[in-house]
Amino acid sequence: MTTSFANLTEFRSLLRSMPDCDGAAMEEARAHDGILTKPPGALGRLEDLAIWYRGWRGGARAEISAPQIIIFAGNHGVAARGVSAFPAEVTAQMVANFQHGGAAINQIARVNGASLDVVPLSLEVPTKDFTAEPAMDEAELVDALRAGWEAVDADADLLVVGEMGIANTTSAAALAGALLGGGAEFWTGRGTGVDDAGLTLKTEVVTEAITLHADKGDGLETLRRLGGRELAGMAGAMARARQLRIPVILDGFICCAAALCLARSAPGALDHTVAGHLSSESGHRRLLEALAKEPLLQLNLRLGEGSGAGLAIGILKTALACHAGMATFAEAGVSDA
Ligand SMILES: O=C(O)c1ccc[n+]([C@@H]2O[C@H](COP(=O)([O-])O)[C@@H](O)[C@H]2O)c1
Ligand SMILES: Cc1cc2nc[nH]c2cc1C
Repeated sequence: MTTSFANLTEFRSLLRSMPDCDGAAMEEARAHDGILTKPPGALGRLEDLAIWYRGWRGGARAEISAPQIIIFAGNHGVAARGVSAFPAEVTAQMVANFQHGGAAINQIARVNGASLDVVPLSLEVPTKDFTAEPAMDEAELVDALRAGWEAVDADADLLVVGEMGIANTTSAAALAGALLGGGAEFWTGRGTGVDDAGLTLKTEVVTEAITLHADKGDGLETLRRLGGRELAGMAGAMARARQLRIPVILDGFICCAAALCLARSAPGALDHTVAGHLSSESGHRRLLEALAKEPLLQLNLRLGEGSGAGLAIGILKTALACHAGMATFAEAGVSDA
């Protein structure tokens, strides 16, 4: 199996040759679900999740025992336009906090039995301000995609990708606007909590970015122009997970914008992913609709760092535990319908 790529052409061709889920394994899982001690369908989406997961991991009835969370961090030139409620140095400060165990995601990872890797991406070199020029050159994009690709643990059986990057909701809004249309107002939200004047300024910045970079290429070219290193890292990790047949839980608005770039470069590229939650960032609902993903949780989170997806690990673990561990009607001596 190809384990990496040297340039964007090679990455694009890897995206086009990804494995699909195993239809026979899904059918076997569906049949097993049908004889478990519950009325048919009574476990709702847990049943669909277990069947979908088995389609990616194969036919055995193993549980989820090795979930991995990876947080990618990047800095954005557009932060200098004053689009965030927080200063850019918070990105590196929060990376240190993740490394010392002090962030929300450290607790979410621990409670849900997940490993946590933190991948800071050239924090001392912010991407270019994309209202003036493309955020990254091709080499920078490929380096960040590759960092994501290489961060995935081949032994993981579930992956959460999260991010940290002051100003990255501006990047995500610009990506969504450039790839999906609808205008800056449709996609721009308050991020870390800008006030009304901040929201007006941020919307203007997103308009400038969309005007300069929309309709200039596919999802990956748009990622190069309007993304950031942490978004590219997430995209690279999602692609590697697909190659390894590791199911992925998507996080909030920024994670889904990175996912959108992959989907726009390779149809079906998100088939191995499920939406962990609906963020309270205003554009996230629309972005999930565009991706045709139904979120598992809605807890009014707007934190990022993989938090909503990390919480959803518990739902997937439970779905697989029920699928693997429940008795059948015959085993339990329960009369079926
Ligand atoms: O995941 C989300 O939906 C989400 C929504 C709002 C903010 N964030 C986090 O806040 C940061 C970006 O917010 P901002 O205002 O600096 O663009 C970044 O570190 C994200 O992880 C994340
Ligand atoms: C403190 C803080 C923590 C975060 N975690 C993810 N994004 C963040 C943004 C801020 C500002």
